[in-house]
Amino acid sequence: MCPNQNADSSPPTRDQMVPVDMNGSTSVNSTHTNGVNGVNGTNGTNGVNGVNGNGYNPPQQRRNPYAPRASDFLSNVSNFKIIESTLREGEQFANAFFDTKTKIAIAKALDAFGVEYIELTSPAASEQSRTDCEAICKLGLKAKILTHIRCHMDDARIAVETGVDGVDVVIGTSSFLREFSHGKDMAYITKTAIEVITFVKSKGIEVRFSSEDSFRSDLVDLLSIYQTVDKIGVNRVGIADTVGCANPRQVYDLVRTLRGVVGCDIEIHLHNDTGMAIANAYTALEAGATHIDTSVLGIGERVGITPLGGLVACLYAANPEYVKSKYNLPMLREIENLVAEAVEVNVPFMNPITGYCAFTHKAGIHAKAILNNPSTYEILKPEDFGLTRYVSIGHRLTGWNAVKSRVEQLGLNLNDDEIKDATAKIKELADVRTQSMDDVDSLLRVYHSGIQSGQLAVGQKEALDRLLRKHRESVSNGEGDAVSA
Ligand SMILES: CC(=O)SCCNC(=O)CCNC(=O)[C@H](O)C(C)(C)COP(=O)(O)OP(=O)(O)OC[C@H]1O[C@@H](n2cnc3c(N)ncnc32)[C@H](O)[C@@H]1OP(=O)(O)O
Ligand SMILES: O=C(O)CCC(=O)C(=O)O
Ligand SMILES: [Zn+2]
Repeated sequence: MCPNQNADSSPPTRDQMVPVDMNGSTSVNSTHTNGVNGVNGTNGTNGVNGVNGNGYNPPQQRRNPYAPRASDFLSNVSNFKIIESTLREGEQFANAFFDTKTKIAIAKALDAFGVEYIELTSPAASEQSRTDCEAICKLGLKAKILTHIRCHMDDARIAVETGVDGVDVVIGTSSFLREFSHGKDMAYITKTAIEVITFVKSKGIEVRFSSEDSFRSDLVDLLSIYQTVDKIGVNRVGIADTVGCANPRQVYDLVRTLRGVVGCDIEIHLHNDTGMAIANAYTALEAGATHIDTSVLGIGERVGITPLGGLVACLYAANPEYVKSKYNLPMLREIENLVAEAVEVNVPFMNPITGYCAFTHKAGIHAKAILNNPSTYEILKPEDFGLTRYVSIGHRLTGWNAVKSRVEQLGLNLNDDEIKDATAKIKELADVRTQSMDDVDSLLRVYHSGIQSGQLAVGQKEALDRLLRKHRESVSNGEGDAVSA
């Protein structure tokens, strides 16, 4: 079983994995013993690729080639703020019902994680929404508290009385929404936006103006309203891919164009209908956006928005030190479990960082390299997220290097030829069914005792089968595991 899994949400698995510690050494039963392949994952001096000197830059010391470059003068990939909207957009997820206690627990967890802003549902939505908003404002969190309202004075008047640090104002600007949602033209939208922004500003709190469905709105309409609100001192303008239709190129173009038109901050809100939300968020930062909307596990309307964990993974890959300095990364798993439980879903198996076996390596080629230097097949370091890496051994894709590391953990004395011979047997058995860690360990011990007692030599397949059969019989007769000591 892979202990990085959420015990509540993980599918059942067979125990076939070995944890590997930060230094690349494998360990037995969570007790980190020394693996002979234990290679420092950062300086790589002992790694198989660890060639130093003569101008040769060892691979493990190379920077991520996609990390921001000095030439990306607009890029905010290493200078951004997160507007965490689990308690607003996330409440729009079909399964979400957050009672006051749950909202407070989520707000506190997000604050402890270190998000800069927490966005709450409009206090105009219901009486409970209003009182919950007030309660969260009174918690005294480090994160700034925002609430999200329609571009309407009625909503604005209620919002500014709740004690929030800022108000996020939104109104649809696409022809779809102008015709079928609120029915207002751009002149009316602009006039109301000015009125609402001026009012919120007069209360001395932050105000953001956002155009809903920005990517299906007319560019001239968009730029002209953003320019107008920028001139009257809005703190941020927001772009929203409300239907998740945008691709990274379109995001880059719109954000970069807007960056040339307004002086205020730029927020972006990205739906994930076509799976682009994380890539689009990253691209928005490259183009000069300053604030990114997220929700835990990406929950929101339909398939939701940019997930907090996925965004953090992506930005950590670009600049680990910056992301580590801003956020309490080991808390991510706890927050995801908290929200997953609250909305009665599982953490997805392919979730970045916290997904089932996100740090488990299986194929023999991968296992060998990982044991030498984890950076060979990992762009994220599990230890930075309070998690552990594993090497899975008991399957047909295994290799002798992975088996050797297990032999050493078990303290068995086998040479390379013997380990290769034992590996061939593991593969043969795993062709029939996956072998648990216990299965692998028993086989290795039987093999070892056969060699020690002289009953077995390399290549004696029948002798090995006989010893294994004898071992299985003694275990099933209740005589205990003769070779386990
Ligand atoms: C893309 C997004 O996710 S935007 C955020 C969505 N968030 C929410 O909807 C918050 C939860 N919503 C609610 O509780 C309710 O919809 C309320 C309280 C906001 C409004 O409820 P109701 O008055 O019953 O109106 P209803 O929900 O049926 O329709 C929305 C109304 O807002 C108007 N409207 C829609 N968007 C906007 C906007 N951005 N700015 C101003 N008015 C708007 C619509 O024209 C409609 O007005 P109408 O009453 O004259 O027909
Ligand atoms: O306020 C915003 O910027 C976004 C509103 C929203 O949820 C959306 O457009 O999908
Ligand atoms: Zn949204």
